[in-house]
Amino acid sequence: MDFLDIRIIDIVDIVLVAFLLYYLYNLVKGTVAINILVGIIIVYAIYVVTQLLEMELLSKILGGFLGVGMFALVVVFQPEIRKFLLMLGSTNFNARRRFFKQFKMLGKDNGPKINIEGILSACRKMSESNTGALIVIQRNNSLDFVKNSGDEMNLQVNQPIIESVFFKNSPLHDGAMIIEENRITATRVILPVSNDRKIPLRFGLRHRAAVGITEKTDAVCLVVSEENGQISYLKDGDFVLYDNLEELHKILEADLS
Ligand SMILES: Nc1ncnc2c1ncn2[C@@H]1O[C@H](COP(=O)(O)OP(=O)(O)OP(=O)(O)O)[C@@H](O)[C@H]1O
Repeated sequence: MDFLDIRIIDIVDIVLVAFLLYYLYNLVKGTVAINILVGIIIVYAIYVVTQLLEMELLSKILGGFLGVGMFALVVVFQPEIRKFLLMLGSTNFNARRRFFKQFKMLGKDNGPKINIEGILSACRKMSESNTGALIVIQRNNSLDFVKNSGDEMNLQVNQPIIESVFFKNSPLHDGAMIIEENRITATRVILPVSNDRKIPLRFGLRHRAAVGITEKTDAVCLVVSEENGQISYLKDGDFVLYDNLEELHKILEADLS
C-alpha cells in the first residue's frame, strides 16, 4: 500500500505540475500551437498502442519520430517557450517587489497608483467622438515581449495625453498603448491576436488583440470602438461586463491595487 503514503512534497509536486500545465495551456490557448500539441499527443497515444500490441515496425518508426521530435518541439514551440520563460521570470520579480512594498506601507492600503480617473475620462471622450483606442495596463507579467514592436515612450498618464495619442490624425494612433505603473511606456504596439472562435464576429482585430494579450498575460485592457464608441474592458481573455463608468472605475481600482 505504498502508493497511499502521500507526503507533503508529493502534494507540492502535484500543485507545481498543475501550475505549470495551466501556464502552458494559457500560452497555447487560441493559437495554432494547441493543434500541434494535440497532434503530438495523438502520435504518442498511437505509439503506446503499437507498443502494447507489439507491432514492431510501426512502433519503431513512431519511436524514432518521437525521439527526433523532442528537438523539433523546441523549434516549433520556440515563441511559446520564450514567452513562457519571460512570463515566469517577470512574475517572480514583480511578485517579490509587491511583497516588499506591502511591508513598506505597514499595512496601509493606498489603492492603485495609476490615474484611473484620467484613463476613463479619456475613454469617455474618445467614445463620444468614436475614436478607436486600445490601452493595455500591465499588472504582474512583463509586457516587454510586445513592447519591442512599438515605440518606447515615457509619459505620465493623463487624459489629454491619451486622447492626443489616439487622435485620428496622430502618427501614434495605430496599435496599442502600454501603461506601466502610472506611465505610458509604449505606443503603436502590435499585440498577439487571439484566434478564439468564441469571439463574436462583430469584433475586429482591435478587440481580438485585446483578448490575445489578456489571455497570454495578466494585463487588463480597455478598448474604445471606432465603429460605435463602445468601451470594453478585458481581463483573462474575456470581456468583463459593467453597467456604467462608475462601476468600471471600481472594477479597475480593485484589479489594479
Ligand atoms: N494586433 C494588433 N495589435 C494592436 N492593435 C491592433 C492590432 N490589430 C489591429 N489593431 C488596431 O485596430 C485597428 C483596426 O481595428 P478593427 O476595425 O479591425 O477592429 P475592431 O475590433 O472592429 O474595432 P472597431 O470597433 O474600433 O472598428 C487598427 O487600425 C489598429 O490600430
